[in-house]
Amino acid sequence: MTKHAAFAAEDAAVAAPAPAQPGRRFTSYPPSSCRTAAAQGRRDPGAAGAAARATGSWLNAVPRRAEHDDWMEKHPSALAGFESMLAAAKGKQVVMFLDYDGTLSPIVKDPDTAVMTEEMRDAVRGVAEHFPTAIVSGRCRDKVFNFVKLAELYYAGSHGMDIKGPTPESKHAKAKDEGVLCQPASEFLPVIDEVYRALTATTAAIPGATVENNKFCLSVHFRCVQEEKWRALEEQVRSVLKEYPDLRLTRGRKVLEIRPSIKWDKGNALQFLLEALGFADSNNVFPIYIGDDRTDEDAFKVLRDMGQGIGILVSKIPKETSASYSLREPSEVKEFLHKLVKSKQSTQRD
Ligand SMILES: O=P(O)(O)OC[C@H]1O[C@H](O[C@H]2O[C@H](CO)[C@@H](O)[C@H](O)[C@H]2O)[C@H](O)[C@@H](O)[C@@H]1O
Repeated sequence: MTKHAAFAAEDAAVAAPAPAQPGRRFTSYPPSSCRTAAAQGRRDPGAAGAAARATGSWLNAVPRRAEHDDWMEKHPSALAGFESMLAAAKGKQVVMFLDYDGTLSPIVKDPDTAVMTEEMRDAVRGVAEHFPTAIVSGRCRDKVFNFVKLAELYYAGSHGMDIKGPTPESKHAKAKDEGVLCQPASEFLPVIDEVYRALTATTAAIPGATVENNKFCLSVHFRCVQEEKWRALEEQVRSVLKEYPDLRLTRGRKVLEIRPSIKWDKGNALQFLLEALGFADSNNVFPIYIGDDRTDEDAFKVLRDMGQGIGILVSKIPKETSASYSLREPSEVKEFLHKLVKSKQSTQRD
Protein backbone atom coordinates (compact mmCIF):
# COMPACT_ATOMS: atom_id res chain seq x y z
CA MET A 1 0.00 0.00 0.00
CA THR A 2 1.41 3.44 -0.84
CA LYS A 3 1.71 6.00 1.89
CA HIS A 4 -1.09 7.97 0.25
CA ALA A 5 -3.32 4.94 -0.04
CA ALA A 6 -2.67 4.15 3.61
CA PHE A 7 -3.91 7.62 4.47
CA ALA A 8 -6.97 7.33 2.26
CA ALA A 9 -7.86 3.97 3.81
CA GLU A 10 -7.62 5.37 7.33
CA ASP A 11 -11.33 5.15 8.06
CA ALA A 12 -12.22 2.71 5.32
CA ALA A 13 -13.54 -0.83 5.45
CA VAL A 14 -10.91 -3.57 5.42
CA ALA A 15 -11.75 -7.19 4.78
CA ALA A 16 -11.51 -8.79 8.19
CA PRO A 17 -9.99 -12.23 8.69
CA ALA A 18 -11.29 -14.23 11.65
CA PRO A 19 -9.20 -13.32 14.69
CA ALA A 20 -7.42 -16.25 16.28
CA GLN A 21 -8.89 -16.79 19.75
CA PRO A 22 -6.35 -19.12 21.34
CA GLY A 23 -7.69 -18.34 24.82
CA ARG A 24 -6.57 -20.12 27.97
CA ARG A 25 -10.10 -20.17 29.26
CA PHE A 26 -12.45 -19.48 26.37
CA THR A 27 -11.17 -21.48 23.45
CA SER A 28 -13.68 -19.93 21.10
CA TYR A 29 -15.01 -16.64 22.28
CA PRO A 30 -17.69 -15.38 21.82
CA PRO A 31 -19.51 -18.72 21.94
CA SER A 32 -20.76 -20.05 18.62
CA SER A 33 -24.39 -19.80 19.78
CA CYS A 34 -23.92 -16.06 20.21
CA ARG A 35 -22.14 -15.66 16.89
CA THR A 36 -24.92 -17.47 15.07
CA ALA A 37 -27.70 -15.56 16.80
CA ALA A 38 -26.05 -12.23 16.09
CA ALA A 39 -25.50 -13.10 12.46
CA GLN A 40 -29.04 -14.38 12.02
CA GLY A 41 -30.37 -11.19 13.49
CA ARG A 42 -28.71 -9.29 10.69
CA ARG A 43 -29.43 -11.63 7.79
CA ASP A 44 -32.72 -10.21 6.70
CA PRO A 45 -32.74 -10.37 2.88
CA GLY A 46 -35.78 -8.14 2.78
CA ALA A 47 -33.99 -5.36 4.67
CA ALA A 48 -30.84 -5.83 2.60
CA GLY A 49 -32.83 -5.55 -0.58
CA ALA A 50 -34.62 -2.43 0.61
CA ALA A 51 -31.34 -0.77 1.58
CA ALA A 52 -29.76 -1.67 -1.74
CA ARG A 53 -32.73 -0.41 -3.72
CA ALA A 54 -32.72 2.83 -1.74
CA THR A 55 -29.10 3.51 -2.72
CA GLY A 56 -29.66 2.22 -6.25
CA SER A 57 -26.65 -0.07 -6.00
CA TRP A 58 -28.09 -3.55 -5.90
CA LEU A 59 -25.17 -5.24 -7.65
CA ASN A 60 -22.59 -3.77 -5.27
CA ALA A 61 -24.71 -3.94 -2.17
CA VAL A 62 -25.13 -7.72 -2.09
CA PRO A 63 -21.40 -8.57 -1.66
CA ARG A 64 -20.92 -5.60 0.71
CA ARG A 65 -23.83 -6.84 2.79
CA ALA A 66 -22.38 -10.35 2.77
CA GLU A 67 -19.00 -9.00 3.86
CA HIS A 68 -20.65 -7.01 6.64
CA ASP A 69 -22.70 -10.03 7.80
CA ASP A 70 -19.58 -12.17 7.76
CA TRP A 71 -17.74 -9.61 9.88
CA MET A 72 -20.65 -9.31 12.30
CA GLU A 73 -20.65 -13.07 12.69
CA LYS A 74 -17.03 -12.91 13.82
CA HIS A 75 -17.47 -9.73 15.89
CA PRO A 76 -21.08 -9.77 17.12
CA SER A 77 -22.70 -6.83 18.77
CA ALA A 78 -21.80 -6.69 22.46
CA LEU A 79 -25.44 -5.74 23.07
CA ALA A 80 -26.80 -8.81 21.27
CA GLY A 81 -24.16 -11.02 22.91
CA PHE A 82 -24.53 -9.45 26.34
CA GLU A 83 -25.92 -12.52 28.10
CA SER A 84 -23.15 -14.81 26.80
CA MET A 85 -20.60 -12.29 27.92
CA LEU A 86 -22.16 -12.14 31.38
CA ALA A 87 -22.06 -15.92 31.61
CA ALA A 88 -18.35 -15.89 30.81
CA ALA A 89 -17.74 -13.15 33.40
CA LYS A 90 -19.69 -14.92 36.14
CA GLY A 91 -17.73 -15.18 39.40
CA LYS A 92 -14.92 -12.98 38.09
CA GLN A 93 -14.03 -9.36 38.83
CA VAL A 94 -14.90 -7.17 35.85
CA VAL A 95 -12.36 -4.41 35.19
CA MET A 96 -13.45 -1.81 32.64
CA PHE A 97 -11.07 -0.08 30.21
CA LEU A 98 -12.45 2.72 28.04
CA ASP A 99 -10.81 4.59 25.20
CA TYR A 100 -11.96 8.23 24.92
CA ASP A 101 -12.23 9.70 21.38
CA GLY A 102 -14.68 7.81 19.19
CA THR A 103 -15.71 5.64 22.15
CA LEU A 104 -17.02 7.97 24.85
CA SER A 105 -17.27 11.03 22.61
CA PRO A 106 -18.16 11.19 18.92
CA ILE A 107 -15.43 12.08 16.43
CA VAL A 108 -15.56 15.82 15.64
CA LYS A 109 -13.45 18.12 13.47
CA ASP A 110 -11.89 20.12 16.28
CA PRO A 111 -10.19 17.91 18.91
CA ASP A 112 -10.63 20.62 21.56
CA THR A 113 -14.41 20.33 21.31
CA ALA A 114 -14.69 16.54 21.65
CA VAL A 115 -16.73 16.77 24.82
CA MET A 116 -18.58 13.91 26.43
CA THR A 117 -22.30 14.19 27.12
CA GLU A 118 -23.61 14.34 30.68
CA GLU A 119 -25.50 11.08 29.98
CA MET A 120 -22.27 9.34 29.00
CA ARG A 121 -20.58 10.70 32.13
CA ASP A 122 -23.41 9.24 34.23
CA ALA A 123 -22.97 5.88 32.50
CA VAL A 124 -19.21 5.85 33.18
CA ARG A 125 -19.79 6.99 36.76
CA GLY A 126 -22.26 4.14 37.22
CA VAL A 127 -19.77 1.56 35.94
CA ALA A 128 -17.02 2.94 38.19
CA GLU A 129 -19.28 2.53 41.22
CA HIS A 130 -19.27 -1.21 40.64
CA PHE A 131 -16.01 -2.03 38.86
CA PRO A 132 -12.47 -0.63 38.75
CA THR A 133 -12.54 1.58 35.65
CA ALA A 134 -9.76 3.14 33.57
CA ILE A 135 -9.70 5.61 30.69
CA VAL A 136 -6.94 4.72 28.22
CA SER A 137 -6.33 7.49 25.69
CA GLY A 138 -3.88 8.91 23.19
CA ARG A 139 -4.60 12.31 24.69
CA CYS A 140 -2.45 13.70 27.47
CA ARG A 141 -3.78 12.64 30.84
CA ASP A 142 -4.77 16.12 32.07
CA LYS A 143 -6.70 16.84 28.90
CA VAL A 144 -8.66 13.61 28.96
CA PHE A 145 -9.35 14.11 32.67
CA ASN A 146 -10.77 17.56 31.87
CA PHE A 147 -13.18 15.94 29.42
CA VAL A 148 -14.21 13.02 31.65
CA LYS A 149 -14.06 14.85 35.01
CA LEU A 150 -14.42 11.75 37.21
CA ALA A 151 -11.84 11.55 40.00
CA GLU A 152 -12.70 7.94 40.87
CA LEU A 153 -11.21 6.51 37.65
CA TYR A 154 -7.72 5.38 36.65
CA TYR A 155 -6.32 7.44 33.76
CA ALA A 156 -3.73 6.24 31.25
CA GLY A 157 -2.92 9.19 28.97
CA SER A 158 -0.40 9.52 26.09
CA HIS A 159 -1.28 6.02 24.77
CA GLY A 160 -0.72 4.54 28.23
CA MET A 161 2.61 6.27 28.90
CA ASP A 162 1.21 8.35 31.77
CA ILE A 163 -0.82 6.40 34.31
CA LYS A 164 -2.38 7.73 37.46
CA GLY A 165 -4.72 6.14 39.96
CA PRO A 166 -7.96 7.55 41.38
CA THR A 167 -8.18 9.78 44.43
CA PRO A 168 -7.21 7.66 47.47
CA GLU A 169 -10.69 7.79 48.97
CA SER A 170 -12.23 6.21 45.83
CA LYS A 171 -13.85 2.81 46.26
CA HIS A 172 -11.47 0.97 43.92
CA ALA A 173 -8.29 2.84 44.87
CA LYS A 174 -5.29 0.78 45.98
CA ALA A 175 -2.89 1.98 48.66
CA LYS A 176 -0.23 2.87 46.11
CA ASP A 177 -2.61 4.89 43.94
CA GLU A 178 -1.50 8.21 45.38
CA GLY A 179 0.48 10.16 42.81
CA VAL A 180 1.66 8.97 39.44
CA LEU A 181 1.80 5.22 39.04
CA CYS A 182 3.78 4.91 35.84
CA GLN A 183 5.59 7.18 33.35
CA PRO A 184 7.84 4.93 31.27
CA ALA A 185 8.75 7.66 28.74
CA SER A 186 9.62 10.55 31.05
CA GLU A 187 13.13 10.94 29.56
CA PHE A 188 11.46 11.85 26.23
CA LEU A 189 9.72 14.99 27.56
CA PRO A 190 12.34 17.48 26.28
CA VAL A 191 12.56 15.89 22.85
CA ILE A 192 8.77 15.74 22.47
CA ASP A 193 8.62 19.48 23.25
CA GLU A 194 11.33 20.19 20.71
CA VAL A 195 9.59 18.15 17.99
CA TYR A 196 6.27 19.81 18.83
CA ARG A 197 7.80 23.20 18.07
CA ALA A 198 9.48 21.90 14.89
CA LEU A 199 6.29 20.27 13.60
CA THR A 200 4.14 23.30 14.40
CA ALA A 201 6.49 25.51 12.40
CA THR A 202 6.93 23.05 9.50
CA THR A 203 3.26 22.23 9.01
CA ALA A 204 2.02 25.83 9.39
CA ALA A 205 1.87 26.25 5.61
CA ILE A 206 -0.66 23.44 5.18
CA PRO A 207 -4.16 24.82 5.78
CA GLY A 208 -6.11 22.79 8.34
CA ALA A 209 -3.12 20.86 9.74
CA THR A 210 -2.77 21.11 13.50
CA VAL A 211 -0.30 19.66 15.97
CA GLU A 212 -1.54 18.60 19.38
CA ASN A 213 0.89 18.21 22.28
CA ASN A 214 -0.08 15.14 24.27
CA LYS A 215 2.90 15.42 26.65
CA PHE A 216 4.64 12.08 25.91
CA CYS A 217 3.46 11.97 22.30
CA LEU A 218 2.19 14.29 19.57
CA SER A 219 -0.74 14.21 17.19
CA VAL A 220 -0.65 15.79 13.73
CA HIS A 221 -4.27 16.12 12.66
CA PHE A 222 -5.30 16.10 9.00
CA ARG A 223 -9.10 15.77 9.28
CA CYS A 224 -9.43 19.38 8.07
CA VAL A 225 -6.68 19.20 5.44
CA GLN A 226 -7.57 18.85 1.72
CA GLU A 227 -6.92 15.28 0.63
CA GLU A 228 -4.46 16.42 -2.07
CA LYS A 229 -2.24 17.81 0.70
CA TRP A 230 -2.14 14.66 2.86
CA ARG A 231 0.94 13.24 1.18
CA ALA A 232 2.84 16.54 1.48
CA LEU A 233 1.92 16.72 5.16
CA GLU A 234 3.18 13.23 5.86
CA GLU A 235 6.42 14.00 4.01
CA GLN A 236 6.91 17.09 6.15
CA VAL A 237 6.35 15.09 9.31
CA ARG A 238 8.76 12.39 8.16
CA SER A 239 11.41 14.96 7.27
CA VAL A 240 11.28 16.39 10.81
CA LEU A 241 11.38 12.90 12.32
CA LYS A 242 14.52 11.97 10.34
CA GLU A 243 16.46 13.92 12.96
CA TYR A 244 14.84 11.95 15.79
CA PRO A 245 15.42 8.21 15.34
CA ASP A 246 14.15 7.55 18.86
CA LEU A 247 10.64 8.58 17.86
CA ARG A 248 8.22 6.59 15.74
CA LEU A 249 5.18 7.40 13.63
CA THR A 250 1.86 5.57 13.93
CA ARG A 251 -1.60 6.33 12.54
CA GLY A 252 -4.97 6.86 14.08
CA ARG A 253 -8.20 8.26 12.70
CA LYS A 254 -7.08 11.05 10.38
CA VAL A 255 -4.16 11.69 12.67
CA LEU A 256 -0.43 10.95 12.57
CA GLU A 257 0.88 10.07 16.00
CA ILE A 258 4.49 10.59 17.02
CA ARG A 259 5.71 8.72 20.04
CA PRO A 260 8.85 7.38 21.73
CA SER A 261 10.17 4.14 20.22
CA ILE A 262 9.78 2.28 23.46
CA LYS A 263 7.81 -0.95 23.73
CA TRP A 264 4.94 0.57 25.62
CA ASP A 265 1.41 0.91 24.30
CA LYS A 266 -2.20 0.64 25.42
CA GLY A 267 -1.71 -3.12 25.81
CA ASN A 268 1.13 -2.57 28.29
CA ALA A 269 -1.00 -0.03 30.13
CA LEU A 270 -3.81 -2.58 30.45
CA GLN A 271 -1.40 -5.18 31.84
CA PHE A 272 0.16 -2.65 34.20
CA LEU A 273 -3.23 -1.65 35.57
CA LEU A 274 -4.40 -5.24 36.03
CA GLU A 275 -1.22 -5.87 38.01
CA ALA A 276 -1.64 -2.67 40.05
CA LEU A 277 -5.17 -3.80 40.88
CA GLY A 278 -3.83 -7.11 42.17
CA PHE A 279 -4.84 -9.28 39.21
CA ALA A 280 -1.43 -10.36 37.90
CA ASP A 281 -1.78 -13.97 36.71
CA SER A 282 -5.25 -14.15 38.18
CA ASN A 283 -7.96 -16.40 36.77
CA ASN A 284 -10.59 -14.38 38.56
CA VAL A 285 -10.57 -11.25 36.47
CA PHE A 286 -12.65 -10.34 33.41
CA PRO A 287 -11.22 -7.23 31.71
CA ILE A 288 -13.43 -5.47 29.18
CA TYR A 289 -11.69 -3.05 26.82
CA ILE A 290 -13.76 -0.80 24.53
CA GLY A 291 -12.05 1.25 21.84
CA ASP A 292 -12.41 2.43 18.25
CA ASP A 293 -8.90 3.05 16.98
CA ARG A 294 -5.82 1.23 15.71
CA THR A 295 -3.96 1.97 18.92
CA ASP A 296 -6.67 0.06 20.82
CA GLU A 297 -5.71 -3.05 18.89
CA ASP A 298 -2.64 -3.44 21.15
CA ALA A 299 -4.97 -3.86 24.12
CA PHE A 300 -7.32 -6.17 22.20
CA LYS A 301 -4.33 -8.39 21.35
CA VAL A 302 -3.25 -8.57 24.99
CA LEU A 303 -6.73 -9.75 26.00
CA ARG A 304 -6.86 -12.23 23.14
CA ASP A 305 -3.46 -13.63 24.11
CA MET A 306 -4.43 -13.79 27.79
CA GLY A 307 -7.63 -15.60 26.83
CA GLN A 308 -9.43 -13.53 29.43
CA GLY A 309 -12.10 -10.90 29.14
CA ILE A 310 -13.20 -9.31 25.89
CA GLY A 311 -12.23 -6.56 23.49
CA ILE A 312 -15.04 -4.53 21.91
CA LEU A 313 -14.35 -2.51 18.76
CA VAL A 314 -16.50 0.57 18.20
CA SER A 315 -17.11 0.70 14.46
CA LYS A 316 -19.96 0.88 11.99
CA ILE A 317 -17.93 -0.76 9.27
CA PRO A 318 -15.92 -4.00 9.05
CA LYS A 319 -12.31 -3.45 10.13
CA GLU A 320 -9.47 -5.82 10.74
CA THR A 321 -9.44 -6.26 14.51
CA SER A 322 -8.43 -8.53 17.38
CA ALA A 323 -11.56 -7.53 19.30
CA SER A 324 -14.15 -10.23 19.73
CA TYR A 325 -17.25 -8.03 19.89
CA SER A 326 -18.38 -4.78 18.31
CA LEU A 327 -20.54 -1.75 19.04
CA ARG A 328 -21.52 0.70 16.35
CA GLU A 329 -21.01 4.09 18.05
CA PRO A 330 -20.69 5.89 21.39
CA SER A 331 -24.47 5.77 21.99
CA GLU A 332 -24.23 1.95 21.94
CA VAL A 333 -21.24 2.12 24.30
CA LYS A 334 -23.45 4.07 26.70
CA GLU A 335 -26.21 1.46 26.37
CA PHE A 336 -23.71 -1.33 27.03
CA LEU A 337 -22.40 0.43 30.18
CA HIS A 338 -25.94 0.90 31.48
CA LYS A 339 -26.74 -2.77 30.85
CA LEU A 340 -23.64 -3.82 32.77
CA VAL A 341 -24.60 -1.69 35.76
CA LYS A 342 -28.18 -2.95 35.69
CA SER A 343 -27.10 -6.57 35.63
CA LYS A 344 -24.70 -5.98 38.54
CA GLN A 345 -27.46 -4.28 40.53
CA SER A 346 -29.84 -7.15 39.89
CA THR A 347 -27.31 -9.78 41.05
CA GLN A 348 -26.71 -7.69 44.20
CA ARG A 349 -30.47 -7.77 44.92
CA ASP A 350 -30.69 -11.56 44.43
O1 LIG B 1 -6.93 7.06 22.24
P1 LIG B 1 -7.98 8.09 21.97
O2 LIG B 1 -8.62 8.64 23.21
O3 LIG B 1 -9.01 7.59 20.99
O4 LIG B 1 -7.20 9.27 21.27
C1 LIG B 1 -6.74 9.16 19.92
C2 LIG B 1 -6.66 10.55 19.33
O5 LIG B 1 -7.94 11.12 19.59
C3 LIG B 1 -8.12 12.50 19.23
O6 LIG B 1 -8.18 12.59 17.81
C4 LIG B 1 -9.31 11.95 17.25
O7 LIG B 1 -10.50 12.60 17.74
C5 LIG B 1 -10.64 14.00 17.34
C6 LIG B 1 -11.88 14.56 18.01
O8 LIG B 1 -13.01 13.82 17.69
C7 LIG B 1 -10.68 14.07 15.81
O9 LIG B 1 -10.75 15.42 15.38
C8 LIG B 1 -9.40 13.44 15.23
O10 LIG B 1 -9.47 13.39 13.82
C9 LIG B 1 -9.25 12.00 15.75
O11 LIG B 1 -8.02 11.43 15.32
C10 LIG B 1 -7.02 13.34 19.82
O12 LIG B 1 -7.18 14.66 19.39
C11 LIG B 1 -5.65 12.79 19.48
O13 LIG B 1 -4.65 13.55 20.13
C12 LIG B 1 -5.56 11.37 19.99
O14 LIG B 1 -4.29 10.81 19.67
